[in-house]
Amino acid sequence: MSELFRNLIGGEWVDGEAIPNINPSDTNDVVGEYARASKDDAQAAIAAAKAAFPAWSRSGLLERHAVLRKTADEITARKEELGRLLSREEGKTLAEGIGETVRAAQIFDFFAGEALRLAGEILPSVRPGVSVEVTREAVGVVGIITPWNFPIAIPAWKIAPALCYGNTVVFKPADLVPGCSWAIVDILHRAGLPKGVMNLIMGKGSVVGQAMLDSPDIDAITFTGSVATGKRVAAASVEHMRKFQLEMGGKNPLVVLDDANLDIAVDCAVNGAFFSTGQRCTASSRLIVTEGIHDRFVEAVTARLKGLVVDNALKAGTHIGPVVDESQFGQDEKYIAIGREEGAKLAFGGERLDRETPGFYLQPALFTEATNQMRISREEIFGPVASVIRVKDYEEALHTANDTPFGLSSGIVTTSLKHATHYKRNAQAGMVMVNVPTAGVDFHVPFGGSKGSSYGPKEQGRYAAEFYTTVKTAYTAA
Ligand SMILES: NC(=O)C1=CN([C@@H]2O[C@H](COP(=O)(O)OP(=O)(O)OC[C@H]3O[C@@H](n4cnc5c(N)ncnc54)[C@H](OP(=O)(O)O)[C@@H]3O)[C@@H](O)[C@H]2O)C=CC1
Ligand SMILES: O=C(O)CCC(=O)C(=O)O
Repeated sequence: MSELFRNLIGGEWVDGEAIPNINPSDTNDVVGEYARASKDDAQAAIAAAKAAFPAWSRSGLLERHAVLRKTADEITARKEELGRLLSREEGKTLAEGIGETVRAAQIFDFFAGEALRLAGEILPSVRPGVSVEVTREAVGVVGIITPWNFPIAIPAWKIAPALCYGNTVVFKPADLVPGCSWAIVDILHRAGLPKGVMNLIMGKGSVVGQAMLDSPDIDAITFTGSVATGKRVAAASVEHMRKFQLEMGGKNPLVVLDDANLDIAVDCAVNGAFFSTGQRCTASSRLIVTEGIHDRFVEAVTARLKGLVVDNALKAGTHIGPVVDESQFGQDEKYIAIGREEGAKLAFGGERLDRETPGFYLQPALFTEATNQMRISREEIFGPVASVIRVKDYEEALHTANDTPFGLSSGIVTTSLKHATHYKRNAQAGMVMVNVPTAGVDFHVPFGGSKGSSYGPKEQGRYAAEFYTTVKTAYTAA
């Protein structure tokens, strides 16, 4: 019998119903059997995290630093193996899997450093003889709920700051991709975290995720995933008067102006829209192109797409791996059909592909003649599907880019300093990209959106402290 990867509750590995983790590049390949946690397990994990909080929140900074540092070092040392596991369970290419693993290590490394840089402020009071101290304290038990599309980086950028600032954690990864989450929790556990500080409950959102939302003992929840689930997290958090942070969808525009360098425009569009199989909340799903470059741009993007290899994520030479599962594949196909019905022209792709191994292979789909009012331009598809929207000039491009309920990432390709500067100031998004793809962000600076994409403080970098700590102001009369 194969090894069962178990849940970690109060420092003990706990059994559960064995669920196979299936490789989307080869559905005959079982990555491993993972124990599915129950509602009772979720409650036990929350209780363990609550019991561990007083000691961990007062733990020495060197202890926190050492655990985060060791975790970064082990992830780095095992980057090929973990990157392979990531690609095998999620379907992004091996290069992308290893790249994401390195990013996870960099995040742990960054927060290992932050643990030694915790600081407060001492200010004079307006009252003579009184001084004021402003300090940050851990929030308490942090619930972490993650999606399937970044199986190691998103858990890393939530777990590392949570532990760094002295919180204890109950972590529920997406049911589809438990492998990398199990691996990093195992590393953290062996790195010396006290019992109950880090708890892993793999399982269904509707069971263990819901148990987390319903618990009065979780003090803060950080969530990345769909808008629908994000709204549930928000409603439940308001009910319990707890802190929450949401990272949800995007319908990210990439504007291409007449004066753009065509090669850069094509690189940004193809990378941003189709790499990682388009399964990124930062993906450029709307390519907004001015008239003078439109036809050359469409021709060049189509030519580039023809040369891309869609195949098994682990195979050398693959540019685009499979869609994550049958259900997501169905969603992509549904939107391709909707785009055609709405009158957009499918200029390339959109076909299911057969490969040597049975998997969910989709030829990247490029629509042209799309309008910004079509459903394919307004709703998140979350697959390798992008639409080209033709516009007259920069002003119409900016207006179209901002005409969306979302506001995560917004890009422009231009050689005009005037337009680049104007766009940075006027794009309604949390992240603006000039001559770089809308997707693929640094690990040490704030990440997050505006409008319907995000709620609460930004993630990553030093700004993460806003969510994972609470500020205390103390007055002392001498
Ligand atoms: N912004 C982003 O990065 C992402 C956006 N999406 C969007 O969402 C769509 C659907 O993907 P999906 O994975 O189903 O997204 P979900 O929002 O359902 O999943 C995200 C996380 O929330 C959990 N969850 C689900 N229901 C609940 C609940 N009632 N209470 C607490 N947690 C819950 C999931 O658990 P589990 O999966 O284990 O059931 C998963 O861990 C995609 O097609 C895409 O459009 C998806 C992933 C990432
Ligand atoms: O583009 C990136 O690097 C991050 C994207 C992301 O976090 C997401 O898709 O959920």
